[in-house]
Amino acid sequence: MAICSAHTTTISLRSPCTTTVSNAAAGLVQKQVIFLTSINRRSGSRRRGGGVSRTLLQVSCSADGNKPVVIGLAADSGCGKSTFMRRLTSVFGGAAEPPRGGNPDSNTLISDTTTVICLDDYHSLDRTGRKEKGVTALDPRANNFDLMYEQVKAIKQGQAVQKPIYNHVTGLLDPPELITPPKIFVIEGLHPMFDERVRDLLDFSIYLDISDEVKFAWKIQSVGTALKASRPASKPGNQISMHILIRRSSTLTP
Ligand SMILES: Nc1ncnc2c1ncn2[C@@H]1O[C@H](COP(=O)(O)OP(=O)(O)OP(=O)(O)O)[C@@H](O)[C@H]1O
Ligand SMILES: O=C(CO)[C@H](O)[C@H](O)COP(=O)(O)O
Repeated sequence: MAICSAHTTTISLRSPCTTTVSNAAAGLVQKQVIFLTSINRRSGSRRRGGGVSRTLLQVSCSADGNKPVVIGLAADSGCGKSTFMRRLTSVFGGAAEPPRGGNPDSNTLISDTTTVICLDDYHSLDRTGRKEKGVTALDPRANNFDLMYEQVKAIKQGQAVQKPIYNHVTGLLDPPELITPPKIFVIEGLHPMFDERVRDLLDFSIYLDISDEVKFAWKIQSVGTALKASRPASKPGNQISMHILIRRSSTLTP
């Protein structure tokens, strides 16, 4: 059994509080990792006794043993998976970067604790192949779920794998890259939950449920940003909120 919770709480620095996350109600004994980050905010006037308050984001993950925790992040193309993962990995610790010295078109991000792989790398058909067969990348027939399952299972068991790379620049499948087991392993893409065998390996599942209206706005914005690459586009910030469904999985045996 694995449990994940994430919440924010605003505290005054003058009266710090301790938040305890307990799973006692569920009657579980587990190892638990708690990640904390803080954002300083100025609240009210200093003269009126206001000052700096701190918003703590607490993310608590637990699973059994020393095996990597496996998180599945699903969303349609352009729905903010990469953006969300960059923010989440920074909460988990350290900036996420592509593998050093590897393929410059790698889709993988690695930070101190976390490795994020993109499930586009398990496309079984390249761009031309999909065109010839008349299927999109969303079609299960365009994806190699057997290999996805074998490799996610191997990582979870602490074994390194040679994962293929789908090159979004060329539309071809590139030679594989080495992925070693991290503390937290994230698989993000169109179908982390489609195949039952892969789904059963997930400790936590996240679905970014983005309305069509927002999705199209982001897509237009990202295409516009790419077109204006020579002129930095202004970031819209976080005005648009994401509706995130976090499902608790019970796939690990206690
Ligand atoms: N929370 C957000 N608020 C505003 N814009 C966002 C947010 N999340 C993502 N975007 C914008 O939406 C666009 C797509 O985001 P992103 O590249 O993270 O999606 P993706 O799901 O990883 O895409 P793909 O499937 O094509 O790899 C980008 O322009 C990004 O800046
Ligand atoms: O992002 C995607 C899915 O997550 C792409 O739609 C899919 O991988 C095909 O890529 P491309 O259009 O570069 O051939």
